[in-house]
Amino acid sequence: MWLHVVAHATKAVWEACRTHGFLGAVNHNVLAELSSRKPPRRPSRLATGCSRNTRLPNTKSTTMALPVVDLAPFLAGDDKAGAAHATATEAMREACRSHGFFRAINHGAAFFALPDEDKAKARPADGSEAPLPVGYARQPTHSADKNEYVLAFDPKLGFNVYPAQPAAFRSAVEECFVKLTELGLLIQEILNECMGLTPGFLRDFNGDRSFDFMVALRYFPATEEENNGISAHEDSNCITFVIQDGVGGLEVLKDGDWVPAEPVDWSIIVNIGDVIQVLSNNKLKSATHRVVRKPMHRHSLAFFFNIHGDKWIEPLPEFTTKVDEAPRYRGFKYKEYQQLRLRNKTHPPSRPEDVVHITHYAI
Ligand SMILES: O=C(O)CCC(=O)C(=O)O
Ligand SMILES: [Fe+2]
Repeated sequence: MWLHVVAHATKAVWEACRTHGFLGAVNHNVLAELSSRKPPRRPSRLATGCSRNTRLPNTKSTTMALPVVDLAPFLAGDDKAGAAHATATEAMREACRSHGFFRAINHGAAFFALPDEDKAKARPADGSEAPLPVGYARQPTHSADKNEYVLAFDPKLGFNVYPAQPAAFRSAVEECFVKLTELGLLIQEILNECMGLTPGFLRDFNGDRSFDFMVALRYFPATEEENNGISAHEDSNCITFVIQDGVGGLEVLKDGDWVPAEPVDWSIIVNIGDVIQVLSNNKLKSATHRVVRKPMHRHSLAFFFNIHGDKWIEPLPEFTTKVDEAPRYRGFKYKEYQQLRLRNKTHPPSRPEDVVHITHYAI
């Protein structure tokens, strides 16, 4: 299964980001290259799917047709001015989201099945200078979010702490990181075009990859009382990729409805984060999404194509002075925002209005 991003890519990306903040990418090559090149079988659809989700309100029970973007023209090295690129870019403007499934996730599953004391060994030594805590963690008990995860930065930076088991965990992370970084650079190029920016602008503006990180997640089974996996949020970074197993539970808020991003083999969900929303002065949308837990464990892998913490983020002139529009955000240093967002997780405020979102910088 390939993203239909390329031929319709630029326009599709633009529309998808503008209207949904989510898009699905096909033809990205990444999953085929990462796995042993055979798609795993998708678990059969669970009878307890959306209809069971009564504890969190408003899940739309039908699947919404979402824009799909085929990246093939961008990967094939076709003529950049060609029709295929234009169509793909168009598709990406339209695009929304899709879902992924891949074998490397199974390494994560094997890790999470270990006893807690073994998982706890995958923790960094004190004094790590990583922008966020690496290694294994579980959401604090007072958090509404119910999951555990392993967080990793670019392996080349030397911050990561890998579990001893399963043995292939480290190589899976290393391989994923390289491939998903390449995909991030590609999507960023298309976004650059979608946004009508000078060619290569985003590549130069966001040329340091040391804040990108990846999180392998396991969500605990829902209970009779509650089923929140990750509360509704927007991602703070630039572009996020999610690869999920067949359990489902990721949902996107669209026009007031929670739309399930149902698992589709061999696809990756792409969503736009707050940095792009700010740079575009709200022309592109950072999608609100959440994870609703199902009766069984769910595994996913999220890759956050980010921006360096020292970068100053504010609406670009192309979306303000040059078009005579007032900026909707005041500028901020990215790492200040990332720290505030981290605090939301480590010290979850009891009042929802105290949770920091990008609106913190809204004018
Ligand atoms: O697990 C998922 O499907 C999404 C995770 C997510 O939204 C996040 O980590 O920000
Ligand atoms: Fe997210």
